[in-house]
Amino acid sequence: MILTVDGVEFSYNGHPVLRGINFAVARGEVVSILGNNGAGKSTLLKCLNKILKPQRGSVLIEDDALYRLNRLQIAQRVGYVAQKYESTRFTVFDAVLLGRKPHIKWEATAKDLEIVRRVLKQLGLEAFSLRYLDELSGGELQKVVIARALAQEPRVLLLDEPTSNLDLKNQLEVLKTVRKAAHEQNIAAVVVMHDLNLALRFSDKFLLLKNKTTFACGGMEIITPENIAGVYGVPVAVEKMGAVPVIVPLPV
Ligand SMILES: Nc1ncnc2c1ncn2[C@@H]1O[C@H](COP(=O)(O)OP(=O)(O)OP(=O)(O)O)[C@@H](O)[C@H]1O
Repeated sequence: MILTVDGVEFSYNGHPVLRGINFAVARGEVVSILGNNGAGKSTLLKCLNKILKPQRGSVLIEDDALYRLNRLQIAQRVGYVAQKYESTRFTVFDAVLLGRKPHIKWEATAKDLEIVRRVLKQLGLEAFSLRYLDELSGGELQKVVIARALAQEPRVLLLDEPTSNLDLKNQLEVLKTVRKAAHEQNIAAVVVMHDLNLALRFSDKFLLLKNKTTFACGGMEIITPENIAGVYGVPVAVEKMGAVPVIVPLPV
């Protein structure tokens, strides 16, 4: 396992948000964290990056306790894309190159520049290389922050709603790129998602959060109408479109 979460509990100023969270992610796996607004998904992601420190429980990254690692050690292993981000007066190329910073000793090498070019190409951002971030659309900017995290070549990639600003084509392309990176580079991707059908299409495993704790965790077998209705409070059918499972809310 590349990421092991054991008994994590987190409270904001004494108000519990997460209780007894356990799950593990293997190399090459994409795991979606699903649950209602306010279920604690973003809080959990921040606990996996030491932005927040749980009051109880442990998080192991490749057998090392996350909370004993320093910022640089974490940045060398964990890439994180927050739900909200700001645009700055950087060019797209420089912003993505920043992702290499944890690996750069003195100055960027030919390998660093090559990685940046590759990631820009993967995400269809080559034409924007020299544009400033504050001149991009919301979706273009979202792709740049994801590109920066991919350029970081982390062993664990944490993405908080990575497709929230993207059109359909870009949603599919970004998630395809994330899944490809996970499978080919053997890294773990943990992705907070609201779109259940995108999650179904691109994830190997699912963590369903409800009432501050794990409602269910596992592969496609846990995506049942009962579990989805249990988490979201909406009756659904789970159908198949060819090989792709889809969740359809039922009329109420
Ligand atoms: N900095 C904070 N201080 C206090 N409470 C917070 C803070 N951040 C989040 N919360 C609360 O913690 C709970 C979980 O929030 P979190 O953002 O983790 O949920 P989420 O599942 O990611 O929600 P969404 O799907 O709406 O983004 C919510 O009740 C929220 O109001």
